[in-house]
Amino acid sequence: MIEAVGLTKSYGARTAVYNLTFRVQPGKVTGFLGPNGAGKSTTMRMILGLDHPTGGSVTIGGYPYRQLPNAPRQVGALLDANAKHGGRSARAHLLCLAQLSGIPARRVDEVLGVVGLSEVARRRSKAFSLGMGQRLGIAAALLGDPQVLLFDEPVNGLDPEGILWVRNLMRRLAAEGRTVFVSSHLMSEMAQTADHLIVIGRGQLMADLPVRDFIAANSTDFARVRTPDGDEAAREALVKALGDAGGQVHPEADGALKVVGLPLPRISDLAHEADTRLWELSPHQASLEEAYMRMTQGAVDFRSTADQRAGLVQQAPAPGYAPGHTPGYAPGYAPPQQPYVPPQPPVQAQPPVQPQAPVPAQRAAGATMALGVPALPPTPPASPPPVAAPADIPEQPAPSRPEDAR
Ligand SMILES: Nc1ncnc2c1ncn2[C@@H]1O[C@H](COP(=O)(O)OP(=O)(O)OP(=O)(O)O)[C@@H](O)[C@H]1O
Repeated sequence: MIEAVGLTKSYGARTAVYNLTFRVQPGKVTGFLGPNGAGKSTTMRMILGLDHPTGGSVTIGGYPYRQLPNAPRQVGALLDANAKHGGRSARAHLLCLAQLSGIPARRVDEVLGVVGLSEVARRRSKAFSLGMGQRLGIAAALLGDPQVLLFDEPVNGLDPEGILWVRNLMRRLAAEGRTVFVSSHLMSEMAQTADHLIVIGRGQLMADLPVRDFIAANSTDFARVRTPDGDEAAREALVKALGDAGGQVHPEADGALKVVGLPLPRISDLAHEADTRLWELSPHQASLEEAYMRMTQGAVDFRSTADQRAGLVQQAPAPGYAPGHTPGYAPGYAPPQQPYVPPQPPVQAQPPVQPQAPVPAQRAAGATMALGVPALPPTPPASPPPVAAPADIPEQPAPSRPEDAR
């Protein structure tokens, strides 16, 4: 088990991780999510003893990494797949690591087989593709047959077959009772791989709960309704009936309607009363991606200015800050109360069917900045401020690559 208590890391005036407390349990795949620059890699480096916490502590099986007896056999990690000597063959690279850790050479051939690199084992790794490099990094993590595994973006650069392989590998490792902690930006992948999620934003814990609970708490089920194509009168009659009954109706790009707030049988009855035929009436649950976007949209540091022009920036939700403590959430946070409506595609975006409440100018202006997540202060405060003012967020240049930000 990995256990962090009050984990904090500052680089000069910049606080990268603040007061993180969580446990990563064995027998599960735990996804580690957060927008770019949220502090995931910093946290993983502290777990592995590569960075010293400014405050708090993190242990593996009760020990700080550097005090773990025979650490390479207990903990395996993929942090940066490029961290290898490109002039060495894959086999030589792994042999070198094995010798440093007292791992027998036959294990090298085993893990090369596990990651599917046996055929190219004698090729220099600098000639490897991105995906092959990832596989080599995963092989290095598996070398000591460890009980605890950390993977930072393991599916980076992998093709669909490779992604499926990583998913199955993670699940298998967890089924064997190991602790598997994996960061990723691929939500669809996380939804299929992880059992549990730890979500951070601007270095602070936002959620720590099972995937299904996370989706349920941060999204709203909705119905898709479709009237016969070209029958505008029927569509309008239905929109009116649904709106009068308290439903929130939003047009979909393909002409269907998304209805929030009304159960399917009620929608069916209302259509019947409005004398409107339906071509579609289907239930939908928001995806992990939608739930994640909803939760973290206030904690995103880097956004393209083109997103704003194209209308891709979502309106900020009701602030996520709430006094008290909601189970599964960091103290001071709560799942959003407003129903989630995913953003419309930018090109085919249509005006809402129902008149929407106007967005206050002040709020609209700050919509790309944190409303739900306190901005990290240069020095940790006694407690997080309830709502971050955009001006509070320390300025930093948008990096072209994540590494540039480190
Ligand atoms: N060595 C360092 N010196 C100064 N600042 C750093 C250093 N390492 C990280 N940071 C800062 O800490 C913050 C968190 O960075 P980190 O790389 O941990 O985020 P991340 O969640 O892993 O991001 P990404 O998803 O883009 O990889 C960033 O603002 C980054 O600029």
